[in-house]
Amino acid sequence: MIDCEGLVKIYKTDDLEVVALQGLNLSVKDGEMMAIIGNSGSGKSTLLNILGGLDRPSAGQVRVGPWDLLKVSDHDLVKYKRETVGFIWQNNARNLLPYLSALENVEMPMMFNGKVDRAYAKQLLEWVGLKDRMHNKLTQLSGGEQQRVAIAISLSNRPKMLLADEPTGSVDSRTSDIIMDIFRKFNRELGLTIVIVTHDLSLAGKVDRVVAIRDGLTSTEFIKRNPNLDGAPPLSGVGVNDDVHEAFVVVDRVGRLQVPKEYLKQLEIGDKATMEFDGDKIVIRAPKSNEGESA
Ligand SMILES: Nc1ncnc2c1ncn2[C@@H]1O[C@H](COP(=O)(O)OP(=O)(O)OP(=O)(O)O)[C@@H](O)[C@H]1O
Repeated sequence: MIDCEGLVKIYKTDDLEVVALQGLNLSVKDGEMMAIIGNSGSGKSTLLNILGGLDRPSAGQVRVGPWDLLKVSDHDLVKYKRETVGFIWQNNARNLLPYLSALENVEMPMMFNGKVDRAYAKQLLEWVGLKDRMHNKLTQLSGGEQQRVAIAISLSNRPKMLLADEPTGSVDSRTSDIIMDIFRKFNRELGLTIVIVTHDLSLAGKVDRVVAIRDGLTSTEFIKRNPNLDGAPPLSGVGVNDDVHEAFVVVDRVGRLQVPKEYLKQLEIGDKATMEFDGDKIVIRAPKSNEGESA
């Protein structure tokens, strides 16, 4: 479904260039539900905005289904956004119309697309658990319920892919669980491909695969040992739970991999290291000359 190779995004301001993505590789299969994690500023939102057609890549390859997002015309990009992508943000309430009912809010984008399908709008609200609240005005719904309306809206144009940027960022943990269960239902029953960007490691147990981004590059992948096991225990500490996920370092197509900065720091490795292959493993060490320096 998604194939990014060597994806680069450079933001240029008057006197500054920020390289937000530095040649990122990422593949997401059709029907996969995965999360992208990373520290603030690592490039997660930039990636999601490019995948959603809200921002243009600077270089590299980025394909979603049959669409080439580097080459697509502005006119076709509008079509892409309408037909392929559903988007959810942390604060969706700002995009909802408070004086309309939940149902009217879901029908609004359908109206812009020229065809209101009331039965489907009701079905969506039922799927997100708001069957009994669909005629309530938005102001009468809680923040978590409004977020569920936003999820229904994001699916109103029957997209193939759902992109969610911190979808549980402003709700409590119970609502966060409800939202993740709704995503899982849509993923299983509609075959929707779902990409979730988050800081929140506790979401990781609820997805099949977690890709960590560091400095605009994919660095590590965590793949669920048993994809049928949802609701795994929350992740402890800063790491992803080893019982639930197996961790892999990402090796790109030309054989490059990213060594975590903490490891390099601990071994006092600067811009060079030695590498040895001893038959069944590869050992990376600080160069011998470093030993003299630190002695
Ligand atoms: N419109 C912009 N103009 C200039 N620089 C930008 C712009 N958008 C993002 N950046 C920079 O690009 C880098 C990546 O930002 P991005 O928002 O993608 O990170 P993030 O991982 O989503 O962070 P957060 O978790 O804080 O939202 C940052 O250094 C950011 O300052």
